[in-house]
Amino acid sequence: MTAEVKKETLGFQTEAKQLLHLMIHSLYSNREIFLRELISNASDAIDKLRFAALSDESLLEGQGDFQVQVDVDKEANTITISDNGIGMTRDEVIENLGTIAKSGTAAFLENLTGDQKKDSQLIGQFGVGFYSAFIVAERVEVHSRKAGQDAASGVVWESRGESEFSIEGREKASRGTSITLFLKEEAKEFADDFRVRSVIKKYSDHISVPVMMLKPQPPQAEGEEAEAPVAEYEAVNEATALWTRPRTEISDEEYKSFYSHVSHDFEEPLTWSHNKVEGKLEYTSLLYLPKRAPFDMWHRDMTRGLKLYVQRTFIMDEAEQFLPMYLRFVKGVVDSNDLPLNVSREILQQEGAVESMRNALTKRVLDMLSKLAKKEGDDYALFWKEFGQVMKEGPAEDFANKEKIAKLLRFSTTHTDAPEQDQSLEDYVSRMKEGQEKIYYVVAENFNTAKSSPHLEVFRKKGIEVLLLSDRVDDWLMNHLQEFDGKALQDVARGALDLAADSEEEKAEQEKLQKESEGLVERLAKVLEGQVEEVRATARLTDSAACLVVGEHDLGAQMRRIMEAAGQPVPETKPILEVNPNHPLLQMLDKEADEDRFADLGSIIFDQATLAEGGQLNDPASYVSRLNKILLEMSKS
Ligand SMILES: Nc1ncnc2c1ncn2[C@@H]1O[C@H](COP(=O)(O)OP(=O)(O)OP(=O)(O)O)[C@@H](O)[C@H]1O
Repeated sequence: MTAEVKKETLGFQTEAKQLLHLMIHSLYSNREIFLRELISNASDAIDKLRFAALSDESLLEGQGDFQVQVDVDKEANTITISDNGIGMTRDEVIENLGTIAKSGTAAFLENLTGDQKKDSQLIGQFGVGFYSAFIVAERVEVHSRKAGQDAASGVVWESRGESEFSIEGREKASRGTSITLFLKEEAKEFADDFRVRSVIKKYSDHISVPVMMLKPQPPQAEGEEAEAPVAEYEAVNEATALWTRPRTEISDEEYKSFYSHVSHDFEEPLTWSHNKVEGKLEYTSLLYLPKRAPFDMWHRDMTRGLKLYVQRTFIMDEAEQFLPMYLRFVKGVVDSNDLPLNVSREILQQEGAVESMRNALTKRVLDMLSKLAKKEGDDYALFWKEFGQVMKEGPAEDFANKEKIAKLLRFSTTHTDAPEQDQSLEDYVSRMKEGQEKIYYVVAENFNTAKSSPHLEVFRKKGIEVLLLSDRVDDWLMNHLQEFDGKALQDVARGALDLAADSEEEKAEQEKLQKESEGLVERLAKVLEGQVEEVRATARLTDSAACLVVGEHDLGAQMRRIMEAAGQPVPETKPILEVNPNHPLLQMLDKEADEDRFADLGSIIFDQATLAEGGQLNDPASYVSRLNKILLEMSKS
């Protein structure tokens, strides 16, 4: 035991140190949240013990009245938050309070700007947790003892929130954790009973365990003999799990503060949906949409999923099985009456009830989103900006809800020509031209390349709208979506152009064009042999000389670039070069008798078509020297 008793000083992990520093400086203006965080942790610790006791009742040590206790001491300028939850061993204390185990911490810290306002929002998404104690405390002492272990295994962790903490053994008779904050002079308001009560009411009403404070003593009437005060505690919060209460009795404020408990998000939620389901399956769900994407949304191991309760007993955090991947940003609680209390992650994967709940909850979220999309104001735009790219994964993952998800998608289109993705497919369909059967789109590396793609020229001329796609996931999305409202989605850079809207007259003109340019096309095909699949004359261009088209079943240019960048093998296919015989450059080319010059010009036109779609040249140096040669010849003549 002596090793345990000895006081030892250890350094914080670098990330923990950085975070501590940031926390103290950026959250000062909202410092009362430390109480919410510590009570939230205490309540989580109680939930964990309640769960562990299901299989080992002895952990309760005969004391099953769970509570959090808050004591203030004005004279000593301290506030103490104690719980009779699971507690921590010495190793756990070091692990939990000295390091930050969250995935993506380093990436998060790299994102910091030094701008206090922005950083405080970021840290809010990261989750402030235990360290928020240092916003108001100059010193923090944590006394903990793990449930089921003896009093002698108690341990004290202490720190000034600078670079190190100390740890030593100290007996603790009762299980759980007690955290004492030695308040900074300017934070002494948190040693005041009245102030602390109001903060608890504000943030912790919904916590399902009672938060107890000493009952205020009635004022002594004059002349009365002062009796020794009896220490009596009373619950300050409502102490019923919020989701078990009827919707009509819960205020928006309560919903919002419960959100910060389940999500550790500093900001308010965008919206929520609270439902009690009865019948074959019985469960309650309370689902929230956050306002901002979490910093780790693109990390493989981001924390996701709902808090799972079975008959009001907490079972686990991050139960991922209740929602698909593309809805990984949804936070909340699901409380089931059908699952066994001893349910584990493995069992969840096999339970039929879970599958049905997952389907129902997915629909619930999609409905919540359609409602949000129909609502006045820019909430949906805000949602789309943060989570649009994740929603675009939906049609591939969730075939059954493809049509529903498709309605929720938003795009940039030639209708607005603006980069904001704010047009729905329904909007597009309502604007379709008479006789137009397909929904057209162009995919490019970025918005500007998409917007000025040569492929759009004929569409612009005819006033046919085209979706402008430039997110990495777009090609993938279109491959899975394939159609909307019975209308096929057509990549304008793929296959032969067939605009059903063309008139007979136009068709005849195109045929004439083809005939007249046969010789030119043949000569070009010879020059570019091995580089292109085919050369053909096109009517899709008005201003540009040429463009590249991919075969009907070949990989799109954007998908090809993404796969190449990821080091994946890409099938060898060659593009089709389509030329505009009416363009002065091609007319000049047609008249060119010098075969060498023809070859140079032909190659330049092909290379330029590659550049215009955002592609890279195979041999840029040759392109430059050919172009320079021609420029010099021009200057001589
Ligand atoms: N009162 C407590 N009793 C038992 N363990 C606790 C207590 N407070 C904190 N811990 C442990 O310390 C860990 C770190 O706490 P901290 O509040 O910093 O992060 P968190 O709760 O995991 O997440 P967040 O930062 O999002 O709040 C917790 O995960 C928990 O294991």
